[in-house]
Amino acid sequence: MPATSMDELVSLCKRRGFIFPGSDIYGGLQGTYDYGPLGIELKNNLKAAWWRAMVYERDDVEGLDASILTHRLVLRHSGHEATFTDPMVDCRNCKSRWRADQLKDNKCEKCGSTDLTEPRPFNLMFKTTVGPVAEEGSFAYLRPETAQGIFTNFKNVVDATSRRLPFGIAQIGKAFRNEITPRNFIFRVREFEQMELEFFVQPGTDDEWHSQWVEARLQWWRDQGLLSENLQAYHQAGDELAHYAKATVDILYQFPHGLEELEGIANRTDFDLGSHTRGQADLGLSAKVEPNEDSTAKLTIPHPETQKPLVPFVIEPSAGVDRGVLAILTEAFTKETLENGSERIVLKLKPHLAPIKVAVLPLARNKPEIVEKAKAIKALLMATGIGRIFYEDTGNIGKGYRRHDEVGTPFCVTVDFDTLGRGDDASLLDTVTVRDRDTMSQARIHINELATYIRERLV
Ligand SMILES: Nc1ncnc2c1ncn2[C@@H]1O[C@H](COP(=O)(O)OP(=O)(O)OP(=O)(O)O)[C@@H](O)[C@H]1O
Repeated sequence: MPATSMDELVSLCKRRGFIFPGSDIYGGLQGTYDYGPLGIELKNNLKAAWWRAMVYERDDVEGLDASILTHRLVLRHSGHEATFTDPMVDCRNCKSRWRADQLKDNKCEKCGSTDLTEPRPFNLMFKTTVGPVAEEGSFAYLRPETAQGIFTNFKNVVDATSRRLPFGIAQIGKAFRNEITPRNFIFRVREFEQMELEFFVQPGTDDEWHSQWVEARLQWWRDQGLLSENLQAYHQAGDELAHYAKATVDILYQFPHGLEELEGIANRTDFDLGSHTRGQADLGLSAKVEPNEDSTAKLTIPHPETQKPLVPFVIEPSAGVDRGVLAILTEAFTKETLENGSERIVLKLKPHLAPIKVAVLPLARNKPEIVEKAKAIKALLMATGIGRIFYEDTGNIGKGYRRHDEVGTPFCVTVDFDTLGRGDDASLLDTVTVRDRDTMSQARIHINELATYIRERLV
């Protein structure tokens, strides 16, 4: 059974070094979290799986890494300056501030008062000063989403790669939003990462591509270990849609705090490229866009049939890395009662996501031959390139197993006297014990077969 309480996850994450509160030793900075030694591995593995599925396994997607600091005009013409807001209310009683659409029963969550101000729009973008002189006009925004960097590089990528429709540009990176009320651990934070794809298509084929991407993204999340019964595709109703979207499907996940958005997949028509292009009037745009006298680039591509310049439609699957990490931890967290009545906590992560792939444990840390052999086995497994191999020489095998269960290490390899040919059974020379995280079963494997044995089971 997955985790049902956020507290259990928060506690495991801190105890074992996955995730810590940001600026912790100075009292914390609300809405920020730091990824620790194991959290960074899990997060990197999740991002690598996304990149593999989006870029390497396809022939129609290119990658990009645009800058976080963004020119004001980009976010003016994207519409963010005017409309990237949440409705904010103040509690007149205790002076706290809330996001109006998240308040249950229109009551202050802190003091219970219903004496609240009228909601007013609060822009979520962070500004920062660029250069040595702080004056009006010398500021830039920290991007609130990675997508705009893709749109502003559309012409660069097309010119550099000669891509034709349909094709996509993928990007993983940080985004910043000054959320009014960050909450629920890493679910809603002020600094987070997104994995976004902008997939450009010929108008008329957009509905079909939209459905295909919804299916592909749901399947990808299942491939990361999320169960179908905890995932839901929610089709936004007409009055919920953003003004630029023709259709949006949210992938919801059953987080410990409720069924909430993990990823959004929107059909954004030609709104984005249409907003950023020069020469809007001649391009037959279907979206209603604000005039743009600032852009220097014509963001078109030849129509696949007529070859006339066309502003393509875009389908955008946009996923949160941090929400992905939280969903995966929720799903993997398992509490088991063993036959002897003791409790075992095990993170049943898919092996490709596990922060540590194999732990190598010498039975005794004060026996040089065993230590040497264990280190050689670590080196042998490292050479296969399967990821992080952890040399664990605390000397207590039982405790080592428990620790690795809790952090999701799929295999523990124990090196003992039998490995050296010094046990009762001489035929065990050069064999090790491989313990499986989920079944706790143990197999005796020859060192020559170890890398293959583990690699076959790490998929
Ligand atoms: N404050 C945040 N903290 C963590 N992840 C976020 C945050 N805001 C957005 N994301 C992630 O980025 C993805 C795409 O962003 P999008 O703008 O569609 O979110 P959103 O619809 O504004 O989210 P919400 O309605 O929950 O505020 C979301 O599905 C989510 O996974």
